Amino acid sequence: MLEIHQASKLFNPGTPDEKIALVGVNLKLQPGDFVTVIGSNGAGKSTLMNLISGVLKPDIGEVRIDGNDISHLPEFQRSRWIGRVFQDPMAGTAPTMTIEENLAMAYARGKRRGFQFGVSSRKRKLFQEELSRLGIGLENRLRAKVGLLSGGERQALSLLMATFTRPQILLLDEHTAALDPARAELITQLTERIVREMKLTTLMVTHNMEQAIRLGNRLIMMDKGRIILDVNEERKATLTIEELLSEFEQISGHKLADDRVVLG
Ligand SMILES: Nc1ncnc2c1ncn2[C@@H]1O[C@H](COP(=O)(O)OP(=O)(O)OP(=O)(O)O)[C@@H](O)[C@H]1O
Repeated sequence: MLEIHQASKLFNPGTPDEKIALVGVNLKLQPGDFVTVIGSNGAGKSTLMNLISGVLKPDIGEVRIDGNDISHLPEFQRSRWIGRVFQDPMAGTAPTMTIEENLAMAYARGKRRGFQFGVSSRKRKLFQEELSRLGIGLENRLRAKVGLLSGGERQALSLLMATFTRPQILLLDEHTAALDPARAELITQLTERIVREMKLTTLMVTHNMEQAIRLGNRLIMMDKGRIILDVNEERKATLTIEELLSEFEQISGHKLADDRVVLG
């Protein structure tokens, strides 16, 4: 499955703006792992996601999927294995295209050349079935422009699009953070269900400590470019937010400085 081996990333090296983003990070995910990722501001969480998805390349180190080194493959070539949902509901979908056109695009991802982008009636039926599983009525709005959907609806669609082709890895980048609490909870529930039903290997960055503990089977904590704590399922089952924060403080030597932290 996913393996990150000794990955380091420095921005603006040798300049006054030099920033250490990742330092010798090692991470190995087992198939079906659902790992939540927390950390202080600038800890390297987004950089880690960007390294996996191919937005960034490590200075040194490797990213492997199923044993293959993909560190130097561009983002578009990794998209057949990797699905990603961003914080911004605008980021994952094309607003001027309809729901079915967006789904056709997601469906075509990773398919062989010559695949038709068009929406046949067979595909439309498939899209309707998939959309109805979200339970928010989008199956009746296939020809609506995505730009007209609410933030929550767009995130639900982004989630469906990111998981349509059963990616090897699903990256969730604070994907509920921009939503109001009710919509965030809906997307969280959909996420849990999709990840469980499809047995997706998932990495989810969150600022919500309660969510970080409740979701998934493993939790990692980052600080200053390093993974400083890796909590397994057994420990996570009884972990409290207070214990998590105090553990952070003990290991890092400072309080969790996360200006967007939500305690739950
Ligand atoms: N494109 C970039 N150019 C320069 N520095 C960058 C860039 N991207 C990230 N950094 C720096 O690298 C470090 C890690 O940033 P990163 O965004 O990965 O952290 P993060 O854990 O996602 O933080 P946050 O929770 O605040 O979003 C920070 O010091 C950040 O300022």
